[in-house]
Amino acid sequence: MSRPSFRFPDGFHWGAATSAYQIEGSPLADGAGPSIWQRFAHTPGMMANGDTGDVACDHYRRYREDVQLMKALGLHGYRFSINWARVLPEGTGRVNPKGLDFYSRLVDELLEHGIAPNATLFHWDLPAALDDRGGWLNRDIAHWFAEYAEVMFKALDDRVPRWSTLNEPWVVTDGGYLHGALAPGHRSKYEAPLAAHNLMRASGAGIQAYRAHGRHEIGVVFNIEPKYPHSDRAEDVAATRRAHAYMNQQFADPALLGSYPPELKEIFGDAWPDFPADDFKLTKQKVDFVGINYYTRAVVKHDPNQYPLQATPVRQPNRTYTETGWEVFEQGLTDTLTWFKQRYGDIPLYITENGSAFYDPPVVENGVLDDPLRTSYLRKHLGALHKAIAAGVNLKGYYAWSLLDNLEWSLGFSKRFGLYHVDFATQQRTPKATAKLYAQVIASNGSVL
Ligand SMILES: OC[C@@H]1[C@@H](O)[C@H](O)[C@@H](O)c2nc(CNc3ccccc3)cn21
Repeated sequence: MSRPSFRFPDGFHWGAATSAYQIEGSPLADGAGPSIWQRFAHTPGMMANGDTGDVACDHYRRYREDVQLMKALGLHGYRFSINWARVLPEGTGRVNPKGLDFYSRLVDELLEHGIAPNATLFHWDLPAALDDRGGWLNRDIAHWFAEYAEVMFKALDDRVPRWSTLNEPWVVTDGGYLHGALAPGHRSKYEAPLAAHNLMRASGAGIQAYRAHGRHEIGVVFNIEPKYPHSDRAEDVAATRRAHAYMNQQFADPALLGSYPPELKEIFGDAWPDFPADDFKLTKQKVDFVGINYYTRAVVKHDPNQYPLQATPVRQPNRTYTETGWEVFEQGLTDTLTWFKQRYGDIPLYITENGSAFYDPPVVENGVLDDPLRTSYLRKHLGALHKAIAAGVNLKGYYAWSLLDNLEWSLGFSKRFGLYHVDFATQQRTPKATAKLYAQVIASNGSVL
């Protein structure tokens, strides 16, 4: 029987992704201001093993070397984020030319090697100076973000074909404002909805700024984790509906529909504000694409003790789980994409992150580190993409998370997602077997799968 062909559509865009605080290092170099992650990482007890982004992958200095790694993979594009506080040390007003110059040099290096830059304006590292003024809790941040976005568009839009306003606003509010596990470490059911709403107001203002100054494409990136009921009991089905609305609709709905799902008032109760109707004229803007970050699914059951969802995930028996505790469930990727099209229409989509952290025994053969579990994850999820495309999803590209092993936020350096292994003591990069497979996938546009 002939092997099924997994050839992807002509022109499919293959990339890899990173973010500033996770790889750059040198967070305060050349006039950069501190971000909330620089502050959070230096707060005792916040980071596993006391790890920080002070050095990380030293990408701020080694970016030319890392572009060579991208070239070796044959990447079409590279998704990176901009450290807002490098460019605007106080978050607004004074521009730091050396900070802007780093991103200009990175973009030029990418273009010199035929790699399309894909820039994310905000990947969680808010300037500390803005956090001191209320950060995402201050409605003025929509204007602060638009000012920053305009600075970046004027400086780089001649060379950056694709921009995203935000990366995963849900993680910022759930981790940074509700549960406190991520920067800025707040724990408030009243703050989380306000931060969420201002994130989407800011994203809308950034898109409006792009329409005034940009010439290419702009979108927004959401993490989507499909939710499946643990049983057909009404309480589990209702809990699943709440969990889905809270993670998967809370941000896409105001951006793409100009409203919130009713479940959010049900979830937050008196902590859910009555937002001004006019705000949705700002949150809802035409986007050129949406980025979806997919890693896993959740099987959900009712749990009256779990705040605010009254829902909890159920670990599945006889399934493979990654080092971050995420079930390998590629069907969820297909389901996510078909759901997104059904709810929001035929918007061009990119998978802007997909990957897995597994422990790899340090077995290096012929200069390659074997990582069979990560390779299996990639194969399965690219197959799931192919199913979604066959089902009519307008999928334009895929970015593997991540180019390099890097700082997995408060989990530190122990969770390794990279296509390239990084020895953080020596900064040596070593390709994993998954990198070699990905390069073949790119060269054959998926046919090798
Ligand atoms: O955890 C891996 C990556 C992370 O390194 C990226 O910076 C971030 O964009 C990212 N988002 C997810 C998926 N969303 C998520 C869900 C729960 C907790 C944390 C992240 C995974 N990842």
